[in-house]
Amino acid sequence: MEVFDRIHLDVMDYDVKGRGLGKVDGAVVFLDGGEIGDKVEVEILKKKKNFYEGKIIGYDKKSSRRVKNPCPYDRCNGCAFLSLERQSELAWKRERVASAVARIGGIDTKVEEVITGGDVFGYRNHMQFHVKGGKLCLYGKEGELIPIRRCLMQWERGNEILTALQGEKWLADIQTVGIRTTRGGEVMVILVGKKDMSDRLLHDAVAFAVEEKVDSLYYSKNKNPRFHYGKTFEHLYGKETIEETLGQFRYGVGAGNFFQINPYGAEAITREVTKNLIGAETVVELYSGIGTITLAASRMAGQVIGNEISEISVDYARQTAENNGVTNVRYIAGPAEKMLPKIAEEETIDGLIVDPPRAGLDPVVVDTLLESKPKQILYVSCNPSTLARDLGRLVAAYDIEKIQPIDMFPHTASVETVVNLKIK
Ligand SMILES: C[S@@+](CC[C@H](N)C(=O)[O-])C[C@H]1O[C@@H](n2cnc3c(N)ncnc32)[C@H](O)[C@@H]1O
Repeated sequence: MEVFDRIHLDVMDYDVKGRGLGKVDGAVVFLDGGEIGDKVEVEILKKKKNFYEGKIIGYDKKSSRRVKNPCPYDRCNGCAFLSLERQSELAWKRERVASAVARIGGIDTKVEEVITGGDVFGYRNHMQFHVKGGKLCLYGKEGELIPIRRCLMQWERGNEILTALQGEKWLADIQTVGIRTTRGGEVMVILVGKKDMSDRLLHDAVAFAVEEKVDSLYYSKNKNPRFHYGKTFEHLYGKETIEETLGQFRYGVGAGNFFQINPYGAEAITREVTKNLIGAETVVELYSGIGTITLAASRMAGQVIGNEISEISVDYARQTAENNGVTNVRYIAGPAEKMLPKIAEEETIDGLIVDPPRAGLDPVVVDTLLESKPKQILYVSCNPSTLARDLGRLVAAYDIEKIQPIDMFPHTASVETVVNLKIK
């Protein structure tokens, strides 16, 4: 088969981004969309050694799993699963975890039904929009910019500001606009431009913020197109931070802070961890970020030691613990692979929580765990493949008690998992 050939195939599965997959002559064809159960006509765009890439040009039969896409921006590349019934989305997410655990980890065990944290629309509290011709846009399926007046995934207060900003003339020198919201209805706007801010722009932006009751306004100068924001943030108007609560703890969210994008999902993960955490004297959390799980675990342990590579996140976590009157947590900045062996030498670790980035656990971390053998490990993962790889090693010393997938980002292909492991 060659490029530009047209073929008919069945969509059988999704790739990790939620795009359809089919097969021809035993080779996989990566598609630009489609739902499992669709019968489609495809034009081959690329031919590689072991696979093809194709574009759907017609439907011979549409899948019975399809629902009407509630989003008017069907070319937007933001959400993979808007035309798929929720049940099928959740079933696919569970199967994604189960097949990774079986295939990569070589483990035959039960995976629980996927749970969700809260609303499946309007859950995002932070979005960035690219500005083109004064219009705030998101990227389309072919890299084009699509003006958006309202995003179904963003909280309503954010959408009000998004709509109000559309077409404002003073946005001419702005390249990106960040909108952050809280469940209490506060909103922060972060304007990003390549140059220092002019007095004129400052004047117009502040006038907008006053008019639209924006709680906090920032400017960030950024010349690097790889990042949404620059390294520094200039506070222009209103409060310096907006306030969010996760569980029983309050967080001040600043322009440059990392903060969980779906607080309902973050609470669901934290609940799953604390529900399964056996009360202990010393709990260590590796990859602790801004300390959302660490703080919740502090209620169940004599002391909690959080370890995180980012000094900024560690400073923020320390400040948040202090603001919330939590005195039994301490944070150690540095790479987990260097810090865990030191912590394990100094402390008897009863319980260990890990929430690593997509790459999963460093092999040194796994080696140290297999040697120091904490009684319990709670593994929070955002990548089923690396989770499965690490579980494949940890089962040498641990039994898997529970694998709980959590739908942190409904309508996207991503799935979080919390695994409870107990020493054999
Ligand atoms: C999935 S996030 C964890 C978020 C965290 N649960 C929170 O509430 O903020 C992964 C974290 O691992 C950190 N990280 C990445 N590499 C690391 C390493 N080698 N050692 C320690 N932390 C690391 C990242 O900076 C990030 O904060």
